Amino acid sequence: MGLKDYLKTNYQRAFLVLFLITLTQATTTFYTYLTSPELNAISQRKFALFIELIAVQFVFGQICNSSFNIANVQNTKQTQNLFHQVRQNIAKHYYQKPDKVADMENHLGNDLQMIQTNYYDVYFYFACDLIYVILTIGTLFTFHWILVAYSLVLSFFAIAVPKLLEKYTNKATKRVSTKNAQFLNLIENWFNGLEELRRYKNKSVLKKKIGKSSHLLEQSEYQRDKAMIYVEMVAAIFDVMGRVGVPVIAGILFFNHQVSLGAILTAGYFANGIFYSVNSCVTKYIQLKSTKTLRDQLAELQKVEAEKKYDSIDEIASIEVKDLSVQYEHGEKIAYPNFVINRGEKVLLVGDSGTGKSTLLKVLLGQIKLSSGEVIYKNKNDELIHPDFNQIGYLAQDLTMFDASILENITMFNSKLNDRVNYAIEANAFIRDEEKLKEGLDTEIEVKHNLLSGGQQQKVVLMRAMVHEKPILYLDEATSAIDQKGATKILRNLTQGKETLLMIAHNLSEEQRALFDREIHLEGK
Ligand SMILES: Nc1ncnc2c1ncn2[C@@H]1O[C@H](COP(=O)(O)OP(=O)(O)OP(=O)(O)O)[C@@H](O)[C@H]1O
Repeated sequence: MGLKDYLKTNYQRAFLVLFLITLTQATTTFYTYLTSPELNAISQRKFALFIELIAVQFVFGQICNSSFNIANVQNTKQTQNLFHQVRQNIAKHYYQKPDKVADMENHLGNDLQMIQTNYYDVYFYFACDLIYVILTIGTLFTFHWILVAYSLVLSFFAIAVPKLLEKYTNKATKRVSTKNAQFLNLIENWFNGLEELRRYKNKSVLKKKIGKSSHLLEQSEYQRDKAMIYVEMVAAIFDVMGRVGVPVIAGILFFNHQVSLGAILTAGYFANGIFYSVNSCVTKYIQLKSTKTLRDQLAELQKVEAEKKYDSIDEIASIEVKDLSVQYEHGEKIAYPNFVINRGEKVLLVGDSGTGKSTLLKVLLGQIKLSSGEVIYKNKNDELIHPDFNQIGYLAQDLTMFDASILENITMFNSKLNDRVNYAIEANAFIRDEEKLKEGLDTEIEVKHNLLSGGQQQKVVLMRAMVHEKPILYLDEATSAIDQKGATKILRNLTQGKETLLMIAHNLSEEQRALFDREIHLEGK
């Protein structure tokens, strides 16, 4: 993420901003330059000429004001357009590669804000200052080359020395972002368990954890500001040398009859302008560079991976698990028996708690790395295939519902599937639930208000899988909160369909178990 992206957002607008900045600084330079002939006109008692020069100065002052304000507005428009694009790209990235919500919030909020204030806003003023320095040094030529040479030498030092400190400030900025992300993660983790903390009266633990992380964030902000101030102090030394030096040299040249009286004053103005701008350019340059790590990180996040080519899940004829074992980072190794599930089979996966049933479904979906063995998907010709696991129907224990109507939650916003919903309602014993809802299927669910009970939510998610006619379903305790009668009806429907079914369930009745073709038992160690 950088200047190139800014330009690419809208080339015409970017060049308009650059043109307006140049116009602003050219008129400012000319405005200041006029002070010299004005002073000469006064010393030569040419009053009419003096008034004419003042009038010209007035007009240029107005042009400078207007062009600067227009440039500023256009620059904001350009930056906001760019950020709109960046937000969309980052959201797309997290859609492809889901990760912690707090990290995404940090990138979309804090990091973008930081890049706006410390990069794009700064770039605008950096360009203003840089153009001003170039134009002013050029104008000093009209007085005497020695003034230019002196300004250039000092400008060189003002730029070169603080550049050496760049690494130091870059690191400090990155530290602020890391601490901020850690702080947000900590808040998310601890506030997710707020109910439990209240239940066990753990207020002080929460306070201590948040306090500690907040203190680290505060320290990193302080260190970053300190690093910036040191850089500014170094740049300021050259600033003072320049401001004082140029009028002194102009004075010497005047006494040697090499410049006019007006030139001493105007060169003084220019010296102030140049060194103020060089100082400000250097500080801004460091500020710009300090965002590099962060900008690179956001650029990386915006890279949308090329869509991989997968085989259709309709082709899956068998799923085989061979010599499989999984090892969580801080857990025991889970070993699985070998088995094959053929297309259309209805398999019940059972075993005591913690034997690895949910883990197995995640492995089959490619969400967890294997420690050993393999999971083999084959087509009807017994050839290896690579299906798109995202397309497999999967009902995890944590159900995902959206703030939308029940109908939209079933069809996942695809109105073409509305025709299939009535059948799914009947098959999933949802008729009586629907009757109880004021607006039936059009009732809006607000996830955080738990409008639907646990069992009703399971039915909605089962209906979702059914209307989408998924050929393979992995269900993780998908009927655990539904009453026995309803669950039996649902299981009967599920086991009579033609899809391949692998379902984890505890406490099924004999009648319910008998609906499946067979069972796979996990024994644990
Ligand atoms: N993300 C994880 N990190 C570390 N260990 C994990 C993780 N998820 C599961 N485990 C461990 O792996 C083992 C198997 O867990 P899993 O949830 O697959 O069992 P399960 O048979 O589905 O249990 P249950 O019937 O209680 O849902 C457990 O010991 C669990 O603590």
